Amino acid sequence: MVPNYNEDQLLKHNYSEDELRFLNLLAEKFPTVQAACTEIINLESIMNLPKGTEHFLTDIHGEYETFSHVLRNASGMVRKKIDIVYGNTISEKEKNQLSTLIYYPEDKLKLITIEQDNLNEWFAVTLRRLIDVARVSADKYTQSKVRKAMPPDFAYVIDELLNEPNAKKEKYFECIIQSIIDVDRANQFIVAISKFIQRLLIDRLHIIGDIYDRGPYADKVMDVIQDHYSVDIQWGNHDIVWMAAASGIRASIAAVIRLSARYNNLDTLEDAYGINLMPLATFAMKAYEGDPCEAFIPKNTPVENIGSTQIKLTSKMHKAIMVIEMKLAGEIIQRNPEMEMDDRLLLDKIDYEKGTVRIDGRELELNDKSFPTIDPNNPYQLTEEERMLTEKLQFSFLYCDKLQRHIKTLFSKGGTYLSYNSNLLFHGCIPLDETGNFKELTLLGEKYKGKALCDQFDLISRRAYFNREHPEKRNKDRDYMWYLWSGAYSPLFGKKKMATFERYFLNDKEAQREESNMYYKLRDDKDSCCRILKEFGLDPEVSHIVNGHVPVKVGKGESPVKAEGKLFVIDGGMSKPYQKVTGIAGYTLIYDSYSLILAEHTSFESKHKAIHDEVDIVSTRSMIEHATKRIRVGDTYIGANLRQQILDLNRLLDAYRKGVVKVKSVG
Ligand SMILES: O=P(O)(O)OC[C@H]1O[C@](O)(COP(=O)(O)O)[C@@H](O)[C@@H]1O
Ligand SMILES: [Mn+2]
Repeated sequence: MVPNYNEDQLLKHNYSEDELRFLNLLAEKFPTVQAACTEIINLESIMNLPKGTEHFLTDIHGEYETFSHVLRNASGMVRKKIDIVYGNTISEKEKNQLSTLIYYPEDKLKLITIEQDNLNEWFAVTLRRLIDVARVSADKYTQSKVRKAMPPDFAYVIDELLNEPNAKKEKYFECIIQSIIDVDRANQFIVAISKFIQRLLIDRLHIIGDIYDRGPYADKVMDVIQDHYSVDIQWGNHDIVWMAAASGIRASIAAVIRLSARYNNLDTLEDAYGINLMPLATFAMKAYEGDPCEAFIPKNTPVENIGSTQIKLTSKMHKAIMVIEMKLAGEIIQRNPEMEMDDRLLLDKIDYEKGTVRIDGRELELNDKSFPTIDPNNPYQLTEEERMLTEKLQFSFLYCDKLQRHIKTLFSKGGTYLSYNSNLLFHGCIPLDETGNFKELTLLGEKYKGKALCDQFDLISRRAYFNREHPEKRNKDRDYMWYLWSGAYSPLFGKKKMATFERYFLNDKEAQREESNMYYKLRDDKDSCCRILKEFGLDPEVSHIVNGHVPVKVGKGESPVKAEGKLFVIDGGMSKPYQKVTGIAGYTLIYDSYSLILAEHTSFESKHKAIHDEVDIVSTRSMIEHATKRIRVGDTYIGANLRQQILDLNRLLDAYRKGVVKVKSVG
């Protein structure tokens, strides 16, 4: 039977129900033809603006002060803008003071206000200079975007002052500046405009993993990331282990505590996160009484501190938690044979009488032969005390508010990888097999490789975390989240084994060797990188891969640029213990509207020196790639979204014209 439509219905018949619902919703926001047209014109104009500047950082490893400094000086871009504005017209000394003021406005102002003789005169000059630097920093963005970045208290004034100066406006500018000084708001203005400049110079921050471990203040780094206006994170193995710990996975909790003890950073857990380590301390003192735990003295302990009570206690806690970790990891490996991690089951390969271990057919002597909590007949069994201790720790991790907030940030702003503006970002690798093909893994009964494998690991981790209070529901998810820390085919790790046991208990270098995944051989090869880019839906002609994880041995002549410029490894050693490997103190990859630039940083001494002596990190910039024409927002990932919005608005206009969607009356 032919349905009996009236004219209205016939017109609507060309639209699906979903589409009509969507267009009516859109009409709520753009209720008239004029409103929709205005938005289209705005979006078109944004598409033609130069793209925002992206900064890529990696392997922060708790180095809060360096991280914070690099954000404040925008990896050297603040100084570059000052040079552009002033050239040789002001002295180096004045430039140093101005840049330090922009980096640390509150602290620097405290010093200057004490030292400066004629403060009002200094304010008048400085306010002008800050406005000049803000103006060049803002010049490529739309007014609306700049306004959104403005500190609300001074938005109107800054907006006025950012206008190009000319003879007519000169008097007006002078009046505004003078009145800021007269009403005693110069300090607040300086702080506000300095932060505004910092923000303008980093439009988007990408962190390619490993925020946690080794350094002392990962929690402070996370505070910054949590409140950042525009950041994404690609999880590193040192992040997922904390995420797994916060999901209550006991083997990961033990790993996190072990790593903190290894670098003498138990304070991060105790003071910053409020996790009570007293039960571990009491247990370790008793179980390892009389054991010097020499192999467990924290790294970088000055010789004179080795005998101190604190170091003795930390060493015992370190050994106690290491043994617990081995037992708990052993349980996971045994119940998941498909993980193929049997070579990490070493507690049953130890001859407890002789003090040796059998690895790869070789009998090796242990340099620590005391295992008071291990039953040789049942080496993976926790003692009753160990079991109770791990339960207490699990509770503390699960219900630590601050840690949970930080971990939620890693979930909401992060993932296993990200493709963004023609760049594919991931921390470690895309697992490959021996022949160089994508390695296929069976996860929860299904086979995955390449992009699908990364997606699946991402999903598994999210499920494990969000079911953390009901672990019984999703045991396998929890096991595979643990696997991401050190499993051979974890994209976040990418080595055949993590030789943790061997690094503590053996001196044999061969046994300690960790073989990298095939990816690390093929990352030098352009075709292999192009294949990976294609797998993730990116155009290999114009796209790049950005990785962290493996420190670049710059001192030995290694280049961070691989595969004829298709891949960048930007772990330059922000982590202090790794600076002797790299010879520098980190990289920032900067992607502005003209080019890809690699900034190589020298070591950062301290915030105190930066403020008092105006010592900046020296960043040597080198151009990696220069675009033939300036890159516009329209050419980017955001541009693709805007284009879609323009299409949607055109569909709305069409529907308005046909009368299918009624123009809403505007009051
Ligand atoms: O230097 P440490 O503390 O012994 O750590 C070495 C361990 O760290 C790892 O390199 C993993 O950490 P990264 O992700 O920072 O490389 C392991 O492969 C290795 O066993
Ligand atoms: Mn790593």
